[in-house]
Amino acid sequence: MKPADQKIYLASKSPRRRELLRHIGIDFELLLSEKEVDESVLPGESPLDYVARVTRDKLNSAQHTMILRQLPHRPILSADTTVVIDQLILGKPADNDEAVQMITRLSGRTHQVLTSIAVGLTMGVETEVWQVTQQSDVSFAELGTETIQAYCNTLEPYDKAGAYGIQGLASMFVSNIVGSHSGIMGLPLFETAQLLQKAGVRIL
Ligand SMILES: Cc1cn([C@H]2C[C@H](O)[C@@H](COP(=O)(O)OP(=O)(O)OP(=O)(O)O)O2)c(=O)[nH]c1=O
Repeated sequence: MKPADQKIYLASKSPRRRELLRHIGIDFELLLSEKEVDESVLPGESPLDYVARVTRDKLNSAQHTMILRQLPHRPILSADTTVVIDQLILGKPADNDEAVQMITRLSGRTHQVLTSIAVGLTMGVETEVWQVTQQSDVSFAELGTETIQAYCNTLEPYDKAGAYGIQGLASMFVSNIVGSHSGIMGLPLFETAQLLQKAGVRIL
């Protein structure tokens, strides 16, 4: 594989997104904004609208930082991942109790993982944005309370939407997936490559 001939900015502090982006040979630099995006759900907002809006806010915030710091203009990639079950949006658990509640809810059932990605390209005063939201269905086996507690006593749930990581110990809870493994981990690579190519980034 030839390396991409154009560097991009990755507007994400997620180590998984970094690792995944490397899989498709993208040359990138991290662009972290000083200002955290407000990830609270607005009243009446659907999960799809929520994940798309937060992704757009992350992109806007990174664009603002690029302009403010007078950095060279490059395509910027942002993403947001959320887990949805019973119409509820599960973000990152705040503590052990919340992690246990989340995994208990997921046990023995199928839930959705939504990952929205956005690529923005600023040229002069114009910014073009390409965005897509990828959905996967993930089925968990029935889990005993001891297993749930033991899992929540590890560090794995705490920086992840829905309190689990499919790339780690929780892989043994997942009986089936329909969708994108990389999407569940936080960056759907098929869709990411498509958007980056639309923004003029050469990948192969
Ligand atoms: C469901 C699931 C989520 N996750 C992670 C991916 C994301 O890092 C995290 C969801 O949180 P996000 O808010 O999407 O991302 P983040 O806060 O980690 O990073 P940033 O906002 O700076 O881009 O959950 C996994 O690693 N494995 C999984 O199986």
